[in-house]
Amino acid sequence: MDTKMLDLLAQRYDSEEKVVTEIIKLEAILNLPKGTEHFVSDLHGEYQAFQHVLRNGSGNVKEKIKVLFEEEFTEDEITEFATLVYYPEEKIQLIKNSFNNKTELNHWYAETIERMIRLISFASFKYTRSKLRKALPSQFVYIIEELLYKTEELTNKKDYYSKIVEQIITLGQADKLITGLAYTTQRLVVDHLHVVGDIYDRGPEPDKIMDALINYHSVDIQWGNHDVLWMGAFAGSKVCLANIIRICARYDNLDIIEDVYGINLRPLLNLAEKYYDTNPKFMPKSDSDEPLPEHEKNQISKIQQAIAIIQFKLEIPIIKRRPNFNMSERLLLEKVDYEKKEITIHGETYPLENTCFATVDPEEPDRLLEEEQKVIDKLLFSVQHSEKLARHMNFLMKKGNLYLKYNGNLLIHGCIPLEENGTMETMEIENKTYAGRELLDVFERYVRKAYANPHETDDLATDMVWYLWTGEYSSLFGKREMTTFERYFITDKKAHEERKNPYYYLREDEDTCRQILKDFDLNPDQGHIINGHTPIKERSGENPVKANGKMIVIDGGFSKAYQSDTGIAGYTLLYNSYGMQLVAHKHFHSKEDVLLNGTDVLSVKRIVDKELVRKKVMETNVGTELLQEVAILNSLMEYRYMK
Ligand SMILES: O=P(O)(O)OC[C@H]1O[C@](O)(COP(=O)(O)O)[C@@H](O)[C@@H]1O
Ligand SMILES: [Mn+2]
Repeated sequence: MDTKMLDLLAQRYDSEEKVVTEIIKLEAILNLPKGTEHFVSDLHGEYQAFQHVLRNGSGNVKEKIKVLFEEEFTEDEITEFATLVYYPEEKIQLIKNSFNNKTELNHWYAETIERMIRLISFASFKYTRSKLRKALPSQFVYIIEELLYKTEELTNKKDYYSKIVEQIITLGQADKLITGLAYTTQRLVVDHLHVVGDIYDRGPEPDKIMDALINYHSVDIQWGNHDVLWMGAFAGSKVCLANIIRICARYDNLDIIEDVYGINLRPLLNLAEKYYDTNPKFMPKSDSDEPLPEHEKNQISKIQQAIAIIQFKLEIPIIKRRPNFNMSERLLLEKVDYEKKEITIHGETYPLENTCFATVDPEEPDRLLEEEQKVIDKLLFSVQHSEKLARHMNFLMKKGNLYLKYNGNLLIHGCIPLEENGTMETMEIENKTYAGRELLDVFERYVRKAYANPHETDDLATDMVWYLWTGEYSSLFGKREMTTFERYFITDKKAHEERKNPYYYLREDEDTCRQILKDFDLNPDQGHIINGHTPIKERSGENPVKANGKMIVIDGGFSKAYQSDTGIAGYTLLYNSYGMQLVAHKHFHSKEDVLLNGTDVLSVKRIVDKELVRKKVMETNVGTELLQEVAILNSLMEYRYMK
């Protein structure tokens, strides 16, 4: 290291003791067991279900309670205490209402505080004191530390302890303290969260998920195809924008656009009312208990038609200006025979039903009416000026990537496009050919470029974001074509099929997975590929662990729309110092159900991998960084203080 840098560093570590202390601190951390990583994916706007998984740490909270209180608690008491940790505010209220007098309540407070302190002490076992301190509720740090580090044996200490607790109760602080301790526990059981894509679409509250992630202590995101669709819209892609609005209309989620992100839908509604009738194929899907009033359904169906047609029109010029996308088969509005009301796709002719082509000129099917043009331009303007959306999209850019290498594993939402024979599929972009990791790196560069230039709406970078949503070599889509048009207008199910990339059967094969890990410079003996994107059909016996354990698919199936296919509410993954565990979650009904009935049915655990020796921080990504810091500090020590 050059001496200038060391001189600079010496300003921060201006005494021998400071350097020594830091080295010792880092060495100690390196030798601690690795923190727990938590993997979730395909959240699809299901904020409540996601919150539950976050709060229970995929079963980790209950696991800790079980181990610690095994001898003292019954099953019911374990559940009761776990619920208190998950939803402290609500649970405290319920418990308080169940007591007849203050003495009983105070007794409960004292007992609960003592148990919570024990739990925190247990859950923070593998952390340094300073890390634990950061996780404590700030207003109670001093008090909690006193309680944590008391020595039980000394009788006078015991009195001291009881006195503190008594004071907390008398001063009316018990609720707040217990609540704070519960949140600390949640935070301690998971050190780092990975979201393997698809936060947006289908479910009602993606914005709340984004806010929760922004406030989370440590997180990274691997973009999903639905996330890049939103990023694309914000980055200036009108066709991505048409898609997100169409999907929101389809799932009866237009309030996300209007109320949450403040985008005015009035112009679109006017257009929809003028040109469209109700149409059974465009009725919103809704899973809410209250059925939508008829007139509202009709209105949404018109909006969905209006924006779908804008989408199909906007696709045409992109496909034409990007021959490398190889999508000419998707020039659908040009292929329609408007007189006969039929279409020929891949050599097969189908009749068209439920059509809504009032604004389509058969001579120039890609031409937007002036009104349509105005609508989409206005929408783009308000999308790009939504402060809240900007905050959420910036976070996706800051914490997100197309893929991530982390502690030896490869995290990716969709796939690595493969040929039938297992070699990587190539794509030509600007006269160069890319495959595998290089292709993904190029894709990501374009996403970042598009995002950096939101006023460019038709350049290659912006078109490429849409390609990631729907193109055959997209690592996020992983299918040959997206049959949205066919599903609206053709009855024959054969036309709806979306053929998957060979990756999706080749990933069952260990050698293929090893090859991919190698392509990403990862050790195939130790690494795993972690995927989201395709719901695992547990019901039909599909195994989420594939390729002799090299491949783990954790599509949570949080999305209610898919739970009848999967049979469960999905998987999450935990990776602690002892190895990896896959957790299967049952359907999540509601927070109220958990609170009142203790329904917290998750966790059929399958051990994916078991470390023979407990893994230490030293062997992790963070460890590598710390080791570099230690090396630098050692150089400083020699240069400055050991002459
Ligand atoms: O179920 P919907 O809303 O019709 O959406 C279906 C579309 O969603 C996709 O499955 C992509 O979404 P996923 O990433 O959740 O799979 C497309 O392949 C398909 O065309
Ligand atoms: Mn997906």
